[in-house]
Amino acid sequence: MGVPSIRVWLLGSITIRPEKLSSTLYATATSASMSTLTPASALRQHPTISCWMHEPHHLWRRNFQARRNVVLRSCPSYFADCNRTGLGAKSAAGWTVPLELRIPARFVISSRSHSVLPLPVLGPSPPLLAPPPAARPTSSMEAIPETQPRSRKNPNKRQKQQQQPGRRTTHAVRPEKDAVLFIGFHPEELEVIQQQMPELLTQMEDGGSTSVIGVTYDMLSYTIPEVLLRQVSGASGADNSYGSTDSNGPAAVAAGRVILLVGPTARSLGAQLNDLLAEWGVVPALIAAYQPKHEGMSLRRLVAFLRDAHAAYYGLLQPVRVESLQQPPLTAVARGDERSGVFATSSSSAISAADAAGAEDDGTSDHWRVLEDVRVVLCAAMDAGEVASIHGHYRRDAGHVVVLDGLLTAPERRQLLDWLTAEGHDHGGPPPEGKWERVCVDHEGARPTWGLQPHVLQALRDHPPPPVVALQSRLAALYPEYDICHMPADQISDEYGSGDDSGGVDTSLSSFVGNAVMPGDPCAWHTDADPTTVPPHSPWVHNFGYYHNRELGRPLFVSMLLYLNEIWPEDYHAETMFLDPETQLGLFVRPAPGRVVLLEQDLPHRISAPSLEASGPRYSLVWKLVLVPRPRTNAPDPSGGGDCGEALAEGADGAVALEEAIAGAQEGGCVASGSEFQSICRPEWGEPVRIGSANSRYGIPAFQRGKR
Ligand SMILES: O=C(O)CCC(=O)C(=O)O
Ligand SMILES: [Fe+2]
Repeated sequence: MGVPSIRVWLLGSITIRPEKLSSTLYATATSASMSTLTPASALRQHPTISCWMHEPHHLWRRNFQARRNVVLRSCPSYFADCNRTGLGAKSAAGWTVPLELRIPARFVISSRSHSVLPLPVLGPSPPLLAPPPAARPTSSMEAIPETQPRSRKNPNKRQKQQQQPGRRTTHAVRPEKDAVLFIGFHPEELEVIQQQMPELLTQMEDGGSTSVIGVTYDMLSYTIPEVLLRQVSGASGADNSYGSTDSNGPAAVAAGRVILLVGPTARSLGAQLNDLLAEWGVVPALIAAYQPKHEGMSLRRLVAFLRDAHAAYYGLLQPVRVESLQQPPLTAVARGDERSGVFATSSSSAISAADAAGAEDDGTSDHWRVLEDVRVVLCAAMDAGEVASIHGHYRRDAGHVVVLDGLLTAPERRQLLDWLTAEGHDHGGPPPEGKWERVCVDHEGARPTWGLQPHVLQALRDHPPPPVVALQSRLAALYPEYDICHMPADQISDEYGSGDDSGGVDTSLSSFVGNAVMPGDPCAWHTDADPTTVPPHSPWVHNFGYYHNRELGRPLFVSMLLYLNEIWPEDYHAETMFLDPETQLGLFVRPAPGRVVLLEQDLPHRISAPSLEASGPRYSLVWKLVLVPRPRTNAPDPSGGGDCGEALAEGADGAVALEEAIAGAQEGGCVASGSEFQSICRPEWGEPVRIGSANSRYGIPAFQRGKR
């Protein structure tokens, strides 16, 4: 296939920010082996390999077909993109390419496993092919396990929804010949596919009679038989023809990108199709085989249904554990009123209502009372620019930081610090070695700092202690228009599908990170994660595609940072710093006991090491989250909190249309009206403080003649 067989890969991504001085275009290496190479040495070793770059609409596709070698200059250190992990030396280096080159930095793409929709999750019919090896799905259509979706709270609901008949067509026909339907692809992508597919098909037995159909936006209300009928009746031409791309607006792209294989010849393509797409410069997508039971579904519904089944199977949306908050009668909210019945618990490890009644004594407290005392102490926008939107235009963009005081009570913070260390642990010394190890790095080769061990990280997610559930519940109440999910670290790690999983709890990324930074520890600028740099073979990319963080209707990558120390005097330093790369200035947040910082994960930030005055480490716990916009129909009463898992299951009936999610966000008030993007800054908190490039008047001439 012309794809280098070496196992490293480099994902390029293009960011065009005309308003920025530097970050106009950058490529990020996320492979461990690749990141040990400097750009120059990488090119020396692989001089003929060009880089695959993507951006949501492939506006630069023509560029990267040019296959020229690239001159890369070192990236400013804040683009040394690395996930500060709890587990070892996973890191990445990033390099910028000057805008004027507009070069298709085509590096290395290894043939990695691509995810294929596990068909049996779609219904009770027998699997088409054999179940996969136990470990990880592979790219092959053989990888079709007979399992039900995992990580769902209410599997029964899903089954019920699967049995819904869906829309019936009056002229339903069983497809009689093979077809490959590309649904939700951009016209430019379809153009590439149109060039490449016929050649591929002619090499296959019966391939010549396989239709290749680009499904346009206006066809989303059709069923598959209807689409095929149009083909047969010549409505849109002969075999290997496409629907008109004129009407294939960005909305079709936004609905989700799915490749549907109809018939055995088409299905036999499934194993290689995503690798081929990557080679052609088209972002891989979710691949599924057509089954008779899909016959009556509109394509819009089918796409949503398949995406949901795929997300469920790969555990892409893992809801954080929350307690459901029931709005108390107003009188009960008032300070001093009776507190019983204020919230109900939904998990065994959650704080019980009875506990809440004696909140101050036992380290727990009732959520409503706590929420009413939460204060927004900062809501800031920075790192602004213009980015390509999946909706077909360039949009304004900025990264955000929010600081909240009071989201966790002092007893809860204490309880959590004890849980993460040990009761009675001497915080003047290093963290206890039974739970912590020196593993955290901000960039390849850095001296590791203290991080939590894998079993503790796993326990935080799977068996969270009460303060963690409490904090998650209150966060969910603050953002009711979103389902708060753990970042699916396994699926977006560049280890995904590599087959070198060492088993057990070991993952290269994790959904939590614990930090215990000591005086003198190295701390570097980094970003936590970015939806534009997820590996192309990841099921996440197949389902959600590439998009810039904050894209309306797409999951928002957010980190939640909690400071844990009991006391942290001013001269201990160790502030968290946030950078506006364009203006080279920023802001810092001082650690304060129980303070919570929310940040959008693509915003450059770093810890600063504690001063020599600090006797022990500065403890912080970081949640890596994705905030998934709820479709309008699922948005709960904002005052009532919500049950995340329930809402996700609701979405399984295919109603998860992008438009619904956007409408839900706008109706629920989490996106300011007229805003081109979503963010962690809630409109009711007022205008964010604008730092650096986010300030529309930054850089104005200081001397303005005649204005005195
Ligand atoms: O503890 C802090 O100040 C920030 C930690 C951080 O950036 C991380 O763990 O990714
Ligand atoms: Fe970070």
